Amino acid sequence: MGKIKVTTCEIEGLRVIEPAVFGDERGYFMETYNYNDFKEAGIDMPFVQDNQSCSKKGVLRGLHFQIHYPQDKIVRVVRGEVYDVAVDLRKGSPTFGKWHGELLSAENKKLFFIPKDFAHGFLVLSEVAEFAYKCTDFYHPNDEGGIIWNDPQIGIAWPIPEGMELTISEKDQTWGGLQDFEK
Ligand SMILES: Cc1cn([C@H]2C[C@H](O)[C@@H](COP(=O)(O)OP(=O)(O)O[C@H]3O[C@@H](C)C(=O)[C@@H](O)[C@H]3O)O2)c(=O)[nH]c1=O
Repeated sequence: MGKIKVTTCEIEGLRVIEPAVFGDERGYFMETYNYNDFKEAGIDMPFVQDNQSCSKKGVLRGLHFQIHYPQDKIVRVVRGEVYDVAVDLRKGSPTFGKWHGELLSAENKKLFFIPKDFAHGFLVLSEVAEFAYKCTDFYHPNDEGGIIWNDPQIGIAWPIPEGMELTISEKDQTWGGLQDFEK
C-alpha cells in the first residue's frame, strides 16, 4: 500500500522502516506491522511472539541472539528513546562482526528490522524507555547466546553521555567477545 518508507543499511538485510503517521485532532494513527507492506520490503516471515520491556535511563540490554532458534526481530520504541544496535554474526557474511546503530524513539516512530543471526542490544537514553518487538521464533531460555556489549573487536560507539551510570544485568556482563564466538 506504500504506507511505509524503507531504508536499507550498509549491512545487507537490515532495514529501517518509517510507517505513515496519520495525525488529527485526536492524536495519531499508524500501522506498526502490515504483512503485505513488510513483504514488499523483503520481510516475509511469520512472527510468532511479541515482547515488551521497560527500562530506566542507562540500562543496556544485550547483545543477545538465540543459537539454534534464531529470531528475526522488528523492534521499536513506544516511550522514550534508545540507541539500538545490531551486530552481524552471519557465518560467511562479508560484514561479519560489523555493527549498525540506530536511534529509535517514540517520537521518530522508526521500526528496525534485524534478521536472524545478528546479535541485538540497546542503550536507554531517556528517563524511561518502553521497547516493543516482534520475533519469528519463540524464546528458548537454554538457547541464549550473547556477546559482551563493549567488545573492543566490534567497537560499538555507544553514545554514552558523560556521567551516565550503566545498568547491565549480571548475565550481560559475562558474555565473551567475538573471538570466543568464532571458536
Ligand atoms: C527475552 C525473554 C525473556 N523472558 C524472561 C526471562 C527472564 O526471567 C526475564 C528477563 O529476561 P532477559 O534478561 O533475557 O531480558 P532482556 O535482556 O530484555 O532480553 C532481550 O534483550 C534484547 C536486547 C533482545 O534482543 C531480546 O531478544 C531479548 O534477548 O524475562 C521471557 O519469558 N521471554 C522472552 O522472550
